[in-house]
Amino acid sequence: MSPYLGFNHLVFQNHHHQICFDESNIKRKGVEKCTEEIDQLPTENYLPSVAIEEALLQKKVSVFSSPPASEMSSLEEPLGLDKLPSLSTIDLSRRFSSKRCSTSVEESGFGCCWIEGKNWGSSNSYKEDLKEYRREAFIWRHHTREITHNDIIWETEGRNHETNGNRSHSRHMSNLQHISISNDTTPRDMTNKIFRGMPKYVKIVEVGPRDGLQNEKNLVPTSVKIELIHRLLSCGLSVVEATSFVSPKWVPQLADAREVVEAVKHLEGARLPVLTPNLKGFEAAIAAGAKEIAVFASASESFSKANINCTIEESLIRYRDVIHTATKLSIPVRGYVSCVIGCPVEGAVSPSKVAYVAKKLHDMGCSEISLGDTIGIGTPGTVIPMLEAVMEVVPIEKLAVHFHDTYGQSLPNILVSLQMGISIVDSSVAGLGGCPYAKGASGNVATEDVVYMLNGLGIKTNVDLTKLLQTGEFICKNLGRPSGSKVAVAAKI
Ligand SMILES: CC(C)(COP(=O)([O-])OP(=O)([O-])OC[C@H]1O[C@@H](n2cnc3c(N)ncnc32)[C@H](O)[C@@H]1OP(=O)([O-])[O-])[C@@H](O)C(=O)NCCC(=O)NCCSC(=O)C[C@@](C)(O)CC(=O)[O-]
Repeated sequence: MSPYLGFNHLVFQNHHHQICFDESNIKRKGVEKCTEEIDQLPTENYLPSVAIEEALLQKKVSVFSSPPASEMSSLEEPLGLDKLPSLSTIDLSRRFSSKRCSTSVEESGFGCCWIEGKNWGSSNSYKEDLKEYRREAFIWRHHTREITHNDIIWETEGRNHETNGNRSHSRHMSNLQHISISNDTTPRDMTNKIFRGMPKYVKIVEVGPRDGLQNEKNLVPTSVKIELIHRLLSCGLSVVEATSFVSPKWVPQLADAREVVEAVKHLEGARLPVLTPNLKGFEAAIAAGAKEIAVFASASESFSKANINCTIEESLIRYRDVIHTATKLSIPVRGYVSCVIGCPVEGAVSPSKVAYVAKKLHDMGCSEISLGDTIGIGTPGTVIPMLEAVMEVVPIEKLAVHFHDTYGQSLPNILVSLQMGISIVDSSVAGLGGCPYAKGASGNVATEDVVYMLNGLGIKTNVDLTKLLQTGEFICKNLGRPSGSKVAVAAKI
């Protein structure tokens, strides 16, 4: 039996609670010694909220074991294109679900690797595991909070109940609350903890006219695109991504980029960036009157080839030229990294690859880096380590998150991003969107839903939700389909 790793913690569990050792604690005690001691303990005893040392001394905890190869974390397996299209495929949803971690100790002896498919105990020694973990893991305490060795994770009492004599499946990481065992356990303290680090203002980057419309089956009239941009700006959105100067053979839906930019370039106070995949696109954008651009690289080699017909390194060379030219003209450049959680071809993408591309774009001079979960498979469990990795190399205030809502995880993903200190969120009115070169990708998170959540959290956006809902209605009417925004649907009822 061996413990499993979650965050920068090692988790132990009995029927009632899970407790968690932080790295320094494990190092001090030695994992083998902990495991040995814990292995001999009775598992049925009630474990009160005590310090880890006390728990060990009281001998009231048991240990999760490692999963067999057949039960490896989703993140260790490639996804494969063939498995993506059907979003109802249960197998696929399980692959990206933390339920994989839920099997009880007695039933199967399974445990799980929660982050990056890391599996403590699977390699030859603890030291090796720790070394490997340190290499891959990025600890967010540098940025947002201090995790002391008094911090533990445990499950809320009563949640982990027994049903008909069977252990409930609720004792996996998603049911855990991260609570300090110090004095701050009152509701108010917990509330403060949840809100700590959240921004007071979030800049929404509306990507509907570009990301939203690039994947439409039918060509949207240029006049509708222009009207959409006008309406979005009148809602109070400060940044509206207008279009892309890409090859019309690749994305025919945006072949009218020049006309769109020429029609909106004089709008007061508006920031209207456009996508440019190369110098040719950049020059066309500037000639049309664009004042801001975005370049888009990928953290996945296969997606890079599918989307822009070159390797990651080739794209970075191209972008270096584009960014260099833009900087000379004082044109701000936003950098996208796509497939930050997974790729439609390669499956899971490691946070270190995302961090690598994000850093390159930042070092080249991008003023903002948007991290795109292009196919929308992320959950907070995968988004957090990805953000940790990127935050190690790019200042947090320059990071934006860009979620597609394929599995309905965008809002929780945005919430954890805010908790980690991100204050720029991309979204698309009415949840329009999807990438033509990412099979299975659905629309972006709806701007209406993001604004609604942020309003509820008391975070300012300067966006008028009523006008936004009307704008969503306008575009949906023109596209002849219902809104992808839950708020828009609810507001109509
Ligand atoms: C990058 C290329 C152009 C390479 O495409 P290529 O075929 O390798 O390019 P090429 O240099 O061999 O040129 C082929 C033809 O395209 C023309 N061309 C070349 N460049 C341009 C240009 N800028 N504008 C207009 N035309 C262009 C060029 O002139 C030539 O025309 P031809 O001689 O055959 O008539 C192509 O692959 C392309 O346009 N790809 C864009 C695909 C795209 O827009 N995908 C969606 C972006 S969404 C995304 O990436 C994700 C994101 C950002 O939303 C974040 C997320 O959701 O995660």
